[in-house]
Amino acid sequence: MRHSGRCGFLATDHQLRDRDHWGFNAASLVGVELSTEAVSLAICVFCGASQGDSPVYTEAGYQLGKQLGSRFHRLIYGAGGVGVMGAVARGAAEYGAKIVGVIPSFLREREMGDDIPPQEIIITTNLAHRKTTMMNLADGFIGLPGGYGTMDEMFEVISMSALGVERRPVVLVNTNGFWDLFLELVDELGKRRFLPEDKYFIVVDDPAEAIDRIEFARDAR
Ligand SMILES: C/C(=C\CNc1ncnc2c1ncn2[C@@H]1O[C@H](COP(=O)(O)O)[C@@H](O)[C@H]1O)CO
Repeated sequence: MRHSGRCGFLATDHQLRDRDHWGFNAASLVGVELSTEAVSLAICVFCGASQGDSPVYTEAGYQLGKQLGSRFHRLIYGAGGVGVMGAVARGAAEYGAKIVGVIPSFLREREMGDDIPPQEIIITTNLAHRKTTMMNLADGFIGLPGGYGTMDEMFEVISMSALGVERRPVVLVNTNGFWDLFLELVDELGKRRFLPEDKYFIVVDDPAEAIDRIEFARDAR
């Protein structure tokens, strides 16, 4: 755990209201101590409640969580204790990350599990409210492997970027070529002129690089 010994201050109410003051989501600073060399980001991770057919997916999730904690970032995720979600949370918790889990009440029993890492839990009324809540808290988005839920969440942030109403970075971690079919679909839709030529997301192979890209976007502001 590397959080000890950091010099810190808290954002003021004025700073919290003024997103541009920080150039990114100042809400991510609430209650967070800052080091002199690193400023915390709130990174929203969308990923599966299942573990998939290979341990590489949960391993990627764990590594992403570990990187978030090691770099003092905050994890915003779906409050799962199972599947890839659980792996991200365990990695983040083991490396000292602050975690905010957002989950609709009807999924609590099914997806939180018994050994969910310590986190601040926000209960929402439904899936749409959960997604909006997670998005409102985030400085950037990372997509790991997952199922319908993950696809829904990633399509929403990518399509909002394409509409020009979303400017925060969106990064897909292509573990084991998981996103290749999605990339083919996007290429094909582009060829048929149903999508713009520009890409509204970044694809990386490695979880650490996903965080590099979101940090880079912050530093470029
Ligand atoms: C837009 C709506 C429904 C579309 N479906 C989902 N939307 C959001 N989240 C969902 C949906 N289906 C499942 N989920 C949850 O997402 C998490 C990851 O799921 P995955 O399928 O394993 O990737 C998990 O918590 C799912 O329960 C209605 O508003």
